[in-house]
Parts: sequence; structure tokens; C-alpha cells
Amino acid sequence: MKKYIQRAKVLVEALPYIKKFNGDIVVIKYGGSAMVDEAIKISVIQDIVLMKLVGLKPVIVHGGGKEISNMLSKIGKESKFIDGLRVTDDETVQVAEMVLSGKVNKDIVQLIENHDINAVGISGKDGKTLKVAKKEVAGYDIGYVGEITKVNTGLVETLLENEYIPVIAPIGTDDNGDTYNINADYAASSIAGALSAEKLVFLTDVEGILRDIDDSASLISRIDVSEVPNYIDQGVISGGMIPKAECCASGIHKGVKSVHILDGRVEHSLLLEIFTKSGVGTMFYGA
Ligand SMILES: Nc1ncnc2c1ncn2[C@@H]1O[C@H](COP(=O)(O)OP(=O)(O)O)[C@@H](O)[C@H]1O
Ligand SMILES: CC(=O)N[C@@H](CCC(=O)OP(=O)(O)O)C(=O)O
Repeated sequence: MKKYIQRAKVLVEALPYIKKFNGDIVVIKYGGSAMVDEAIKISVIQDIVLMKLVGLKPVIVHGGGKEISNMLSKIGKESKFIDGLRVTDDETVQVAEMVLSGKVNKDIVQLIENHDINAVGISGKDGKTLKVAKKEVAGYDIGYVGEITKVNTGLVETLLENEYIPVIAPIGTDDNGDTYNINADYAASSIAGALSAEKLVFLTDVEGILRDIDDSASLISRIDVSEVPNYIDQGVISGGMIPKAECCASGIHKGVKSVHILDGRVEHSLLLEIFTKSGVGTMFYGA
């Protein structure tokens, strides 16, 4: 009963804001812990379905790093990361594609379709959506890791026009047709920029950007993107949050109106951030 009351409160608070976003594209990066727990997964998908039902156009770009690592360990392969990017040899890129494009992508599609809403799962290979070049990292060869050079939005736009929710796996190809593994944060920010999305939302496993990582009360609710490099230099933003915050900044620079980092583990955080004035996570904005 408590749960229903909480849900009703979320909806009542959200209602006055809903029509303002009619028809806008909202890109959601879904990954990390928020994607591992089954109950959380179902609740996130419910929120995305609600967004679709009220006339928004959600586009899901998903990760699945933990699932790739689990599958690699099953075949006796250890996962290695440089600057938050998986070192991806020939065997690893095949596993990454199978896990992301096959398992994770289709699981999300099915969860959406359980609500009688149509979804189509693609990877960046389909419709040449994500074209990449090999990512160069000084001092290392990280293998088949792609840096996005072009987003071809044709297929995704066709799906949106036909009322499907596109679900995109971060796999792309280079000019030779070789397959590359792409960090899902970068994929989401490039796709949101190319679609001129109204909003880009990163669902992760913390409340947002915290001044003190051990104190959830230190949440920074709004960040001007010009402040991001300072926060990184001061060590406030560190580790896996560095690429995410950089993606938030680049989303704004590419023309996305607002970018949000939210705790995907908290029920309805997506609805609260999108549809209420106060919001719950960190919102990035441009000058
Ligand atoms: N200032 C900060 N605020 C919040 N989280 C931070 C901060 N600096 C570093 N982090 C770390 O970044 C992590 C999120 O990045 P990451 O694990 O790569 O997310 P995901 O797997 O969802 O893509 C948090 O769990 C936290 O440990
Ligand atoms: C190059 C690179 O690191 N690719 C990522 C792709 C998946 C991902 O980004 O998943 P999360 O968002 O769940 O972390 C990887 O192999 O883990």
C-alpha cells in the first residue's frame, strides 16, 4: 500500500509538468547497478513506458559492462580497464557484441513490450547508426574500442516517427566494417547530441554528483558545465564519474538542453527528475 501511495504522489506532483514536454526526445543511458537488479529494472522500464505514454519520445542507450565481465570470467578471461575503458581484444569484442546486442538489448525490449508498447532493439551497426574509429589512448593499445566519428540518425528517427522506443547497444563499426566496443556513456551523449534531444539522463548507482562521495547529503543539484573541469581538477569528480561528467558536458555542448545524472536504484527517480521542479539528482546546464 505504501508503494502505491508513493507512486500516486509522484504522479500527482508530475501531472502539471507533463504537457510541457510533449513530443520531446529524451535519451536515457541505462547501465551500471541500476540494470542488474530485476525489480529495479522493471521499475525503470515502467517509468520509461509512462514517459512514452504521455507523449515524450524516449530513446534508450544501454550499457552492460557487468554482464560482459561476468561472461568473460565464465570463459576464463579477466577484464582489464584503462581510463574506464575495457581493453577489448578480438575475443572480447565478440563477447561484448553477443552480450550487449544479444542478451541485454533483447531483455530490455521484452520488458518494454510486456507493457504493450513497441520497442526495437538495434546496435550501432544497424543502419550504420554508430560509425567509429579506433580509440587512441596514450601509451596503450586498448584494442577494439571505438571512438564515435559519426552518428547516422536515420534509422532511429524512422523508429521514433513510427512510435517505437529505440533500444540501442553501444557497438559500432569502422570504415573497414570491423566491430568495435563503445563506452555506453559516450554513445548516449553522441546520440543525444545528434538527435538534438531535449534531455539526456544517465541512470547510475549514486544520487548524482556528490561534493563528498561518502555523504549523500552533499549532492550538487545543478552544475554549469563550465565548472566540470574544475571539479575534476579539485578531485571532487573522480573515477568512473569523470567520463560520465565529461559526457554530460559534451551533451550540452552538442545542443542537448539539459543533462541529468540520477540514481537509477531509487524508485521513480526518472519521473521525479523529468517531471518535477525540484528534481532528485544533478542537472547540468549550459550558460
Ligand atoms: N563526485 C562524485 N559523485 C558521485 N560519484 C562519484 C564521484 N566521483 C566518483 N564517483 C564514482 O563514480 C561512480 C559512477 O561511475 P560508474 O561506476 O562508471 O557508473 P556506471 O557503471 O553507472 O556507468 C560512483 O559509483 C562513484 O563511486
Ligand atoms: C569500451 C567499453 O568500456 N565499453 C563498455 C560497454 C558497456 C558499458 O559501457 O556498460 P556500463 O554503462 O554498464 O558500464 C564495456 O565493455 O564495459
